[in-house]
Amino acid sequence: MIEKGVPLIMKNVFIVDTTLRDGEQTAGVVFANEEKVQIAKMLAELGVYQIEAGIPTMGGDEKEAIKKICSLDLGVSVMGWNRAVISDIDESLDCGVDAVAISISTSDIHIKHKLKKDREWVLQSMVKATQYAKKSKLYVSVNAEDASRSDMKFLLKFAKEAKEAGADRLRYCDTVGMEDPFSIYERIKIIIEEVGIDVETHTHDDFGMATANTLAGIKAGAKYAGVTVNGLGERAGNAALEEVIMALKYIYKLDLGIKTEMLREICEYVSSASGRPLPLSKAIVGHNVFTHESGIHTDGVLKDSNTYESFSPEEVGLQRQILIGKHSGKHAIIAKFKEYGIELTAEESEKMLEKVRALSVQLKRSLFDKELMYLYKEMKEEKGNNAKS
Ligand SMILES: CC(=O)SCCNC(=O)CCNC(=O)[C@H](O)C(C)(C)COP(=O)(O)OP(=O)(O)OC[C@H]1O[C@@H](n2cnc3c(N)ncnc32)[C@H](O)[C@@H]1OP(=O)(O)O
Ligand SMILES: O=C(O)CCC(=O)C(=O)O
Repeated sequence: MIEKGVPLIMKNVFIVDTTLRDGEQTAGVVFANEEKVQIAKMLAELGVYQIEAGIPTMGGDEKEAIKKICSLDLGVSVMGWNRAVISDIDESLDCGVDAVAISISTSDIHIKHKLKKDREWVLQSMVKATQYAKKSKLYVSVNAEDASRSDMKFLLKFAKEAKEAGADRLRYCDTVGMEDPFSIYERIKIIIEEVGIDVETHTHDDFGMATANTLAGIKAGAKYAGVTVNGLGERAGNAALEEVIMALKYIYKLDLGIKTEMLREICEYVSSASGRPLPLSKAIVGHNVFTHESGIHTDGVLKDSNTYESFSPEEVGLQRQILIGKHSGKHAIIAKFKEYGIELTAEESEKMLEKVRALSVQLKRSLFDKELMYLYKEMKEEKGNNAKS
């Protein structure tokens, strides 16, 4: 049997949250400055290691919000995002950040068709910007944009030169979400083994694998996980903060000491600030994630919640709910009526189940408390009438 658990290599993982940068890059999403500040406060309280607060070179409100976040001294590292351009870094310095992301594309697709430059120019721009930022005593993440579609030999050269220029880590960007867990594991492993630089995963969800790819990158030795609240971000979004934190805790047995009981609250706040509703079945924080209706599941959960839950709802700020509907069984019905102070006999629970099923099918949904009580009264009346006749 394959043992699950934390490999030695994964002793420490740091959460880098980029809700305020990549999250806000979701087409159509804008946070008000006060919302940016509030999200930063919540992330700091939650216990992330670093907040990528935005893009200082945009100036205006963006810069004001970043400055404000830095001035609050939230006890968390605050990073500004930059192109490999000296004037961008000056804007970051002006905000008072302690860390910068210096981003430049490493794939030939981007170098040729977007930047319209060559590989040599990419290396020189990255080295120049990194050395400049290091002279100002900033923590530097060198970001290889489109790393996943980059020629591996060039990516290794890029990572080596970044390290020599003083970079503290390399952000491995799966910019258009083209990795799978096996490929990202291999590539990050090679970078760490051959260059010996700390790596951050930054994955996109274009094929629905952002969280899985983040976990695979971490398993390969990446120390930093780039995430966003609710998986907000460009196109299909990024790896979701809440998913990565809870998967690390329960699948890899790696507890980062995060205040997970805040997760639902922060996810709700970001959902409302971004105007992107939280799906009912959103992994970890969706309203329905701890809601059970099926008879066998509900019976199991009532006996021991571990049977059908990976962790307790309170741990992420949710509550368990038992719905009564078409798929319910007798145990759930008996338990539900106990909540109303009514003890059903075995025969009554059988009768109620029939009625519940019929009404659920008619209404095409589960039933409200009031409807259950109505059915109960109806059953009692029928029983009384039968006794009389
Ligand atoms: C994959 C990502 O998420 S990267 C982050 C993307 N985020 C954003 O773009 C949001 C914020 N962006 C902005 O406010 C603006 O795009 C700015 C301020 C960064 C730049 O604005 P503008 O000067 O108007 O340029 P514009 O956005 O139209 O074009 C980008 C320019 O930057 C260049 N560029 C793009 N990436 C990089 C990079 N990493 N390093 C250096 N130059 C870059 C492009 O080649 C282009 O240069 P050109 O003018 O010589 O053709
Ligand atoms: O983080 C970076 O620098 C690159 C931008 C990005 O979000 C990405 O490549 O996916």
